[in-house]
Amino acid sequence: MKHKTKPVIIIGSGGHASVLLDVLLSQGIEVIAVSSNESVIERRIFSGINHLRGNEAIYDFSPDDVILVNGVGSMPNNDIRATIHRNFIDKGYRFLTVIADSAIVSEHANIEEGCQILHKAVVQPGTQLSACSIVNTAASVDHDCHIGFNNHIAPGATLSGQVITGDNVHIGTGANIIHCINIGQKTVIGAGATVTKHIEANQIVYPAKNFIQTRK
Ligand SMILES: CC(=O)SCCNC(=O)CCNC(=O)[C@H](O)C(C)(C)COP(=O)(O)OP(=O)(O)OC[C@H]1O[C@@H](n2cnc3c(N)ncnc32)[C@H](O)[C@@H]1OP(=O)(O)O
Repeated sequence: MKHKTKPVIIIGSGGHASVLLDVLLSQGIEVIAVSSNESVIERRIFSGINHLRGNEAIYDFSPDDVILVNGVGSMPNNDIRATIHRNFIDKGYRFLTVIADSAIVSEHANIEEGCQILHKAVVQPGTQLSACSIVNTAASVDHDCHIGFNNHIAPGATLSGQVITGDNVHIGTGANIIHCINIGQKTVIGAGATVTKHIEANQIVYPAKNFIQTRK
């Protein structure tokens, strides 16, 4: 499907940026530059795209003429992605919300600026996804969830209905959260963990070891 938007500058040249670029190119969106302190030649997908060496160079473009995509991935204990979002919003720039064509996003979900919903992800009705959050490949966020600012729902994670998360929460790859659970800000749910109780802020939840009982 073709999408219409201002020309894009993508910030970052790592794996997450490459996935976003792939989505943008498949949607016929014009990407005029990638901004990165690193060399971009390691990833073939960036070849032919103008390389800005660092985010200062973005200021040469007026916020009226371009829209940004935050290609910096989000991992526990790393707030670079959130800082980039806030800095550029403060300077009048806007972030594109990126939704892969294969994602299923309810018209009755509220998706804030700069969210990224990648291939095969699902966002159900009544859900609020706050700015700068990622619903990564094949993750699902069910009905009536409220997801805070700069959350990362990693690949294959499942949030059942009415889950509420604070800001800067990371739900690890393949984790499962049952319905009506609250998760405090900056908490990390480890890959593969199953969460059945509310979790306070600033916690790390590790997956449980197998609970084994002899059959009667
Ligand atoms: C497209 C993308 O790639 S997006 C990226 C998605 N990635 C994620 O979601 C990663 C989420 N992070 C995790 O799950 C992490 O392992 C955390 C945050 C739970 C724990 O990290 P740390 O505290 O640094 O734990 P650390 O790596 O030191 O591991 C300690 C031990 O626990 C084990 N362990 C840690 N996390 C897990 C896990 N999720 N499942 C099973 N075992 C685990 C480690 O193997 C290690 O075991 P060992 O002592 O026998 O070697």
